[in-house]
Amino acid sequence: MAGFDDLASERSKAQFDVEEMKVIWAGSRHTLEVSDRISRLVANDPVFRKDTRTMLSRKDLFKNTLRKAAHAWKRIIELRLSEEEAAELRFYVDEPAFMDLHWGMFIPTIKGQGTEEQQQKWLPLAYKMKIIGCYAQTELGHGSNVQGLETTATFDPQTDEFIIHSPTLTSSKWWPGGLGKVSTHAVVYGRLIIDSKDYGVNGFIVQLRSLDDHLPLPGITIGDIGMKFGSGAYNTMDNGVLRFDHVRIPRDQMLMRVSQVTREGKLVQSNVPWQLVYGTMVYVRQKIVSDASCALSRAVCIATRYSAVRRQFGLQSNGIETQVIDYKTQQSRLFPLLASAYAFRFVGEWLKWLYMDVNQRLQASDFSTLPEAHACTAGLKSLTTSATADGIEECRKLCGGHGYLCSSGLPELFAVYIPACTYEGDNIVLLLQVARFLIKTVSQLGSGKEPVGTTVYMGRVEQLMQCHCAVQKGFLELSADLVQAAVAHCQLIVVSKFIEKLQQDIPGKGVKGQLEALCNIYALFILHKHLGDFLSTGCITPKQASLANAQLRSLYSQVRPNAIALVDAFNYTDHYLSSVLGRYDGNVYPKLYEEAWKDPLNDSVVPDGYQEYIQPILKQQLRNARL
Ligand SMILES: CCCCC/C=C\C/C=C\C/C=C\C=C\C(=O)SCCNC(=O)CCNC(=O)[C@H](O)C(C)(C)COP(=O)(O)OP(=O)(O)OC[C@H]1O[C@@H](n2cnc3c(N)ncnc32)[C@H](O)[C@@H]1OP(=O)(O)O
Ligand SMILES: Cc1cc2nc3c(=O)[nH]c(=O)nc-3n(C[C@H](O)[C@H](O)[C@H](O)COP(=O)(O)OP(=O)(O)OC[C@H]3O[C@@H](n4cnc5c(N)ncnc54)[C@H](O)[C@@H]3O)c2cc1C
Repeated sequence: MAGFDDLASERSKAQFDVEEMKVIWAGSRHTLEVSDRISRLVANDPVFRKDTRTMLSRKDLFKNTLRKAAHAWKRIIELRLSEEEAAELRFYVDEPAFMDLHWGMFIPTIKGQGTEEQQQKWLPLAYKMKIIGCYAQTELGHGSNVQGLETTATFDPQTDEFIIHSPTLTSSKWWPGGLGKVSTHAVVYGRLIIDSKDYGVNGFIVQLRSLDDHLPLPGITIGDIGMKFGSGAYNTMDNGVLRFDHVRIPRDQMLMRVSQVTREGKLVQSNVPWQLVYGTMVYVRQKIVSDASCALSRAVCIATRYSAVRRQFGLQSNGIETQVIDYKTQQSRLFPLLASAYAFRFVGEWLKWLYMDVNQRLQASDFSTLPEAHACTAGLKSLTTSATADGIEECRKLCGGHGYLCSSGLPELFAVYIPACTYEGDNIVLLLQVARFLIKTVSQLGSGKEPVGTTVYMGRVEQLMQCHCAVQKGFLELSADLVQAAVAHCQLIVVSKFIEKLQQDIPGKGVKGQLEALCNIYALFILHKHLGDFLSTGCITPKQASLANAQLRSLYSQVRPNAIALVDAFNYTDHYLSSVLGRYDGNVYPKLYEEAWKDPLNDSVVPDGYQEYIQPILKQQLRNARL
C-alpha cells in the first residue's frame, strides 16, 4: 500500500530514538504517560467523535458540544481523574467550549484576585461544577483598552451592595466565552464607583442565571453573539452578549485581593500592585504559548506525513514519481515550521516556569519580576500565535488541493486557531506593551545593567531600539518600528531558550543532534526572514548572510531523513489530528475517497432541487435546440 510503505520506509531512516524524543516533547516521562493514556481514552470513546462537526447546524453542533462536555465531566468523576488528567482530557476532546473558560479563566481569576475568604466560598462551588463561570471583561465598545470599559459597579452604602449597570449600548459585555447560553456566573469587570468617584476597573462575581431553571436573573439580558469564522469548531463556543439593568450584588462579591471596599464605603489599597487585576491575562497568555506549539505541531504533522506520501512529477528510474517532501522548496517552507513547533514548545516550558516564579515571589510580596512577566507573556503570546496562524495556513498550502478539504483537518484547525491572534490581547497591542518595556529597560541600561542573549540577536534588538527609541508619551506615539524591535526581542528569547534547552541533559541516541539542527534551523530561518534588520543594524555582513543561507539549506538535508520521526514524536492519535492526510498509516487515497461519500450531499444521486431548478433549464434548452 503506497502511503503505508512510504511512511514505513521514512520511519526506518530515523537517526535518533523517537521514544526519547517523545519524552522531550511531552516534558517528562510522567507527562508522556498521562497524555498518551488520556488521548487514547478520548480517541476510543465514540461520544468524542469529531468527523461530523462541520456538517451540523449551529444548534445541533452546540447541543452535541454540551453532550460531550457532560460526558467528559462524567468520565472525570467516574475515573476519579486528577486535575492534570482532567485538563488533558479537555485538551484531547479538542472542542472549544464553556469548560475552557470555567477552568481556564473563571477559577484562576478567583484564585488570583480573590481574598482567602472569597476563595473558600467560591472555589469549592466552581471545582464541583455547582456553578459555571466565565470571564466577562470585553465590551462591545472596548476590548484592548481595559481602562476604557464602561460597565459600572456603584457602591450603595444603604444596602452594602454594588449596583452593576450597563449605562450604554457599547458597555454591553461582548465576546466572553461560555457566556451566551451556559454560564451561571461571571467575573464581570466594571468601573468601581464610590460616592460618585470613579476608581477604575475591578472584578466582580455576578450570578447571571437561576441555578433552578437556568433563566436569566432579573435585570440580566443575555445571549449568543452569533456565528463566527468558518463552520465547525469555535462555533461550539457560546461567546455571549450581556447587559445589566441595575443588578445588585453583595459588597463581598467584589474581588478584593488588590483593593478592598469597607462597609463604610472606603477604598483601601492592599500592598500588591494594582496590575494584579490584569493577572488572569498573564496566566492565560503563558498558556496560549504552549497551545501555539500544539496547534503548529498538529498542522506540521499533517503536512509532513502527507508530503512524504504525496508523489508528483520527477519520474525516477524505478518508475515512481518523486515524494514532494524531497523538493527543496517544500523543505524550505515546511522545516522552519517544524523547527518553530519545537522552539515554541521549549519557550512555553520556560514561560510556565517564569509564571510560577512570579507567583511564588508575589506570595513573598516580591513584585520585582511582574513587569518582565507581563512583557514576556504578552510578547511571546503575540509572536507565537501570529507565527502559528500563518504556519497552519502554510501547511494547508503545502498539501495542495486536498489541504482545502475539511477531511484534511486543516481548514477547521485554522478557523479554530486564528482568533488566538486577537483574544487575550490583540497581537499588535501586546507588542506595544513589549515596546514600552524595552524603552524602560533601555533607559535603565545606563545604570550599568547589561542585557543578556545571543550576540547577533541581541545586537539586532539593541540597534533597533537605538534607531527607533524616542521619548514616548503613550501608545499613540509608539512607532511601528518599535513593534519591530519588540518582535526582535521576543525572537531573541525564543532562540535563547532553545539554546538553554540544549544545555540540559538530553538522553537518547541522536536526540540532542536533532534538536541542535532544529534550533539552528529556527535561528537561521528567522535571520533569513529578517535579513534586512541584521544587515541594516550591522549585526552581520552580506558574506555572513550568504554563509548562513547555505548552512540553512544544508540543515534541511540533515533533517530530511528524520522528518517523519520528528513529527511522530508529537505522539498524536489519528483522532486528535482528525486528518485523512495526516494518518499515522499514510493510507491517504482510499480514505479520502471513502470520506467523500459520507458527505450528506451524496445521500442522493440526483440532488435535491434538480427537478425545481435544473430540469426546467435543461428542458428549455432542449426545446430551443429542437426549434
Ligand atoms: C487553561 C486554559 C485557558 C483557557 C483559555 C485558553 C486559551 C484561550 C482560548 C480561547 C480564548 C478564551 C478566552 C479569551 C479571553 C479574553 O480575550 S479575556 C480579555 C483579554 N483582553 C485583553 O487582553 C486586553 C488587552 N489590553 C490590555 O492588556 C491592557 O489594556 C493594556 C496592557 C493594553 C493597556 O493597559 P492600560 O492599563 O490601559 O495602560 P498601560 O499600558 O499604561 O498599563 C499600565 C501599567 O500596567 C502594566 N500592565 C498592563 N497590563 C499588565 C498585565 N497584564 N500584567 C501586569 N502589568 C500590566 C503596564 O506595563 C503599565 O505598567 P507601567 O506603568 O509601564 O509600569
Ligand atoms: C474567539 C474570541 C474569544 C474571546 N473570548 C473572550 C472572553 O472569554 N472574555 C473576554 O473578556 N473577551 C474575550 N474576547 C475578546 C478579546 O479579548 C478582544 O477581542 C481583544 O482583547 C481585542 O479587543 P477588540 O476586539 O476590542 O479590538 P480593538 O482593541 O478594537 O483592536 C482593533 C484594531 O485596532 C488596533 N489597535 C487598538 N488599539 C491600538 C493602539 N493603542 N495602538 C495601535 N493599534 C491599536 C488593534 O491592533 C486592532 O488591529 C474574545 C475574542 C475572540 C475573538
